[in-house]
Amino acid sequence: MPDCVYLASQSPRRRQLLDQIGVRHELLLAEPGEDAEALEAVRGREAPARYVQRVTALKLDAAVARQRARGLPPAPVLCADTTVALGATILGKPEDAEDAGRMLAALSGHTHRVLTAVAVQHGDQRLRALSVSEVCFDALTPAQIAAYVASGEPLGKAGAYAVQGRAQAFIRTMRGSYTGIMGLPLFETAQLLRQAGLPC
Ligand SMILES: Cc1cn([C@H]2C[C@H](O)[C@@H](COP(=O)(O)OP(=O)(O)OP(=O)(O)O)O2)c(=O)[nH]c1=O
Repeated sequence: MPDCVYLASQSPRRRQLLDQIGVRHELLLAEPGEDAEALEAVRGREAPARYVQRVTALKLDAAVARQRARGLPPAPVLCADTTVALGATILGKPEDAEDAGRMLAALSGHTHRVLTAVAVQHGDQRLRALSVSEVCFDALTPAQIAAYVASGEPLGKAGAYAVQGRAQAFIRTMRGSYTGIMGLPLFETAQLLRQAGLPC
């Protein structure tokens, strides 16, 4: 029975969340030359749920190939991807401060969805889950947006905000999974890891 999982993610939130449920993990990160961002390109008018699950599958394919290429032990491999959807529009991680400001202006005063897909490879078996949450943002003033962007928090976060950070002050209501919004839905993740034979 495996007692450890490979986490193929550079997101500090995902590490922290796995720690929170006591899952032992080792990082399985891309080589410096590997272009991880290229996996996240959106294809035309792809629906957000389809997009986030496709990207997660690509991340997992790359991680499993890395595990084999490095001759690592056959422990389960875990990947996830988070995206924000405003209607049919996909908002990934902002490219820069200006892009972050545009995303926050678009989210202001509206309800959006946060989708996180999780996938685990265990031998030949691939286990998958999708968490979908709804977040309603207050109407933000340009000054609030500018101050939040200047804090640096939006960078590296889908939709340019962090539920676990200062953005809590903008959120009127939330429905779904707090940890899913943060990047790794712990209920669904624990279910998948149990199916893969891990104690959690
Ligand atoms: C909406 C939201 C996202 N996020 C983060 C979680 C993810 O790190 C990031 C979404 O980008 P992802 O592409 O899902 O993940 P990543 O590039 O950070 O890491 P990797 O692909 O290596 O696994 O946004 C928050 O931290 N809080 C939030 O409230």
